Amino acid sequence: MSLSDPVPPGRLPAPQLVVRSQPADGVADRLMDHLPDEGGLAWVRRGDGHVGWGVAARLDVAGSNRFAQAQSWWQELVGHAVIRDEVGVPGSGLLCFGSFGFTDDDPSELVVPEVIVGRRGSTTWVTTISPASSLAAPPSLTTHEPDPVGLVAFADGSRSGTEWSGIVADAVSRITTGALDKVVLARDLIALAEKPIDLRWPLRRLAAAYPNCWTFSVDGLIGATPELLVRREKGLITSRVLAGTIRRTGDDAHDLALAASLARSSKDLEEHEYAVRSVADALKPHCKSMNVPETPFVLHLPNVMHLASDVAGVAANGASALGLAAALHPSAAICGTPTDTARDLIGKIEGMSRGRFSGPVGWMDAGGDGEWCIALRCGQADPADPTRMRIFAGAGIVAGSDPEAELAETIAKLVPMRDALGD
Ligand SMILES: C=C(O[C@H]1C=CC=C(C(=O)O)[C@@H]1O)C(=O)O
Repeated sequence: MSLSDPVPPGRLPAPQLVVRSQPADGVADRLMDHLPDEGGLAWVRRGDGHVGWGVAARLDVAGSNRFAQAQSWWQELVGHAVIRDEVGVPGSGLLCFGSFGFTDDDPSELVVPEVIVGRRGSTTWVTTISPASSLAAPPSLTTHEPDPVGLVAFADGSRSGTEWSGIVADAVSRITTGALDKVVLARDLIALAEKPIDLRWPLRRLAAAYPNCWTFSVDGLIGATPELLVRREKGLITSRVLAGTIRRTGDDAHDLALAASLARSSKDLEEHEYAVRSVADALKPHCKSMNVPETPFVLHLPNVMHLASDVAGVAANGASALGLAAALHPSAAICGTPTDTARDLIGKIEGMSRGRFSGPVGWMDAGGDGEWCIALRCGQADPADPTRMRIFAGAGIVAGSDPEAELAETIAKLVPMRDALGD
């Protein structure tokens, strides 16, 4: 799919927008400090990124052609927009935030905010986006303090830990019989807060504790993910593939020894290889040349370490960042190998709806450049009860998996959201 593909029938109309990006002083060190109490959008890594609020345009979409529909809607919106970008860096000008469901049936959306505040290195800017009929002036930038969420309790979600281990054991026996090579199984917990959860509270803590992750907020889905599904920037395509995990202990010397054992673990290397292969195969048709590392490195995060491979390529066609994300989803880092068998097995035995967890989350600009990560280490606010949030974690299961060790791995992967909510 590219920006020049025809618009499929059934697309939703996109409004005509006027967009202006201007350099701005007074942007806070923490972009998220500008977020208002509701409806904030965020994409921040190492202090750079953009936050937005208000809704200038929005697409809600589901179904097997959701990526194509979203692409067409965006293409039409871009085609009608009048854009004056006085900043000219990735992220300035017109952009949308988006989040896609793991399955075809889960809800997906693109949101174009009314205001975006951005930073890239020493460049800071504000973008205003308004209907052609009512031009908006740049807002005066204010900062806000989030409200603490009070005490938080965590309860089993769709399955208890013991039940989930049983599901993993079932998956291992299916893998052993040769039905499939790998499946990624997830579980959820329910966070119950004393007060309504001000999403800026966990967001700020995630960004501070996990600066090397992408901290995001899109329509009630918040998290800090370490996995870049795809970035397209000026003809360069990159992806950070993660699979294979070990918990950190907090003792640096011990963690270094654990990192070395992770790098040698045949179970984790196998799990990782499936994920790298799925990404390389999906990107190949879109790249003129590609670099796929032969050996992963160990990515150190505060709670876990992962086997990681940075895949890079030169774009061979006009496929947008979203088009590439569509080609990559669901990668074997969150689904399995073979893809269809793993996806069917997840639907059959996982016992919960993932919603937008493990789907692509990110942003895209008017030229189709952008970043889409995999929504991991995240939580979904409950629209019916603001004191509740579902938090998620999964683990890649291969023939050598031990159900208890996989359960422990999910516990470690839940730490960022638990800590951010104040556990
Ligand atoms: C499915 C998750 O992690 C994926 C990404 C990195 C490592 C993974 C693993 O080692 O199993 C998973 O493939 C999750 O964090 O919920």
